[in-house]
Amino acid sequence: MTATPLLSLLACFVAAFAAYRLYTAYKLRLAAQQHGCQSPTRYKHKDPVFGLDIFLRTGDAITKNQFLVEHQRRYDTYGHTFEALNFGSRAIYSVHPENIRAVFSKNAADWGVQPLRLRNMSPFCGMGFITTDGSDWKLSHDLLKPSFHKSNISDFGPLEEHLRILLEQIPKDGSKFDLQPYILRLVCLPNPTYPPSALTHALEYLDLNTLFLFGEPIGILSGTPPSHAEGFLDAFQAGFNGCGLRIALGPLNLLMPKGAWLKACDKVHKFANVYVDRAIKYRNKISSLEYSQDKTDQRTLLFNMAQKTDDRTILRNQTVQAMMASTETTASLISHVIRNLASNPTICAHVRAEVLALGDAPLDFDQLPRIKSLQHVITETLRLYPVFPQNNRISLKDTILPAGGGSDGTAPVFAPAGTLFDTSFSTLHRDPKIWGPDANEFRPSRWENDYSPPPFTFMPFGAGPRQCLAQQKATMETSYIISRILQEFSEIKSEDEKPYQAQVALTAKSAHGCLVSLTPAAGKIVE
Ligand code: HEM
Repeated sequence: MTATPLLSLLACFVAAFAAYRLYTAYKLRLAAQQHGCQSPTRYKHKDPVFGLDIFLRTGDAITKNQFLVEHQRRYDTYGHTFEALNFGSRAIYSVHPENIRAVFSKNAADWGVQPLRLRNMSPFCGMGFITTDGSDWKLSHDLLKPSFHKSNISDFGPLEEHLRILLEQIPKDGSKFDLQPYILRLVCLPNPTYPPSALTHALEYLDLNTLFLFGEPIGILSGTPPSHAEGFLDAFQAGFNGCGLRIALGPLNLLMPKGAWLKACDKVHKFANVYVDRAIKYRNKISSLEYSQDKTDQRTLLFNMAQKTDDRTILRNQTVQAMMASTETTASLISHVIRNLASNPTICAHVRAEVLALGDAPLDFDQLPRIKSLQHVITETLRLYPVFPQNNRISLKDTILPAGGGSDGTAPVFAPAGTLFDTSFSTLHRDPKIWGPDANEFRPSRWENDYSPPPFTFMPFGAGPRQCLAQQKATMETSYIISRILQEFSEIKSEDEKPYQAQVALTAKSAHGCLVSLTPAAGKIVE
């Protein structure tokens, strides 16, 4: 292209952008008149046109494990609600509970994720509960929901089997080691970048995840992974990371090469299709009369979905998205709980005493919630270290946020279609106005006497229609694993001398792991 057409194209782009900005400003003024809306405090950009400075600052904070600190700093500077530019469009950042209520619950239909996610993630995981809104989202939600029924998630047998492998592998001579990679391997898809020692049995851990998703452990029973699983872990991670990067880069992702990413997506599809085809075959073999959630081979997420559809693409997309939702989520929670117990010996001893008081009988689904001190530790961990520390939505139509406008932040704020709403659960969960002067302290006793915080101030599993379907599964598995570790070890000692830092990708985990040393209890299996 020669210089003149290029300049004309640029001029057209600038003119269109200026017109868009004028139109938005006009709509904002009109709404202010009609609904008493006012603008929130403005972020002081160095780049007042596209706001690329905030994008670069965020990127820098992520690489330095300072993402959560950076967000906290912005809210400390600008207050609970402020507006900023997101690649030239308007974004509203807010941790005001009334705004969170409006976006995630009361006016949830006005807000969505599809414009943010579908185009950027589609080659990896297509349309599903993570990438769509409205009736497409509802279809996915209804397909998935039955799999999280109590009858599907209350058998701890497979978890115990895998936990025993973990207990056999970890050092038990009181030496310092990082427990986090072991936990990540236990309950989720392991990341191929973890240390080789933690990956020796990667496919064993994949077993536990695939057991819930596909109904088939791949690798551990046969000892050798089937050929379709080869290279899958790397492909899954590359595909998943590619989605995150494309979303983070916004319109700039058009400059990103796609070849390797698309190849990784293809590998993941081939892997998932093997299980999808099996589920469809099995579904066709049994009559609906024989279908029962109590039968082990019919209890899986994929088989449950195959009861309702035999569309291969739908089944594959939902399965890949379920794998994404379960990657590093429960594991991050367990690892943070152990870190907190290790750094608080008195609390740890108290929880251990309550666990041991239950005796030697196997722990079951109804008994675990009754270990109150453990539940308080888990809840307090989710408050201070939310697995998803940040979330966002985009307005699908012109709508109003109830708070954050004007000099005192109490006026409503107009959010025209296309406004990004971004919130930080980690900031919300540490707000001294909500949690008191010790908001930053780990104090599980704050949850005693069935304490319940004000609505929309505690959001570890989200809220409203898109709230996590696996909340019970995740908290029960965490309760089980922690209780078993406390049965097996009389002391969990923290060996971490550095202050906590969160490593944030989609989820947050401890940047320097979970450094502990363990003292085995007398007469236990790990001896
Ligand atoms: C401690 C572990 C977990 C935490 C803290 C967590 C948190 C969340 C949050 C915050 C959301 C809402 C997302 C949004 O509003 O945009 C969500 C949704 C969801 N999570 Fe989880 N999650 C966890 C584990 C899991 C696991 C293991 C699965 C298993 C597949 C899972 C499946 C889902 C599903 C299906 C949804 C979407 C529900 C819908 O849109 O209908 N989660 N989760």
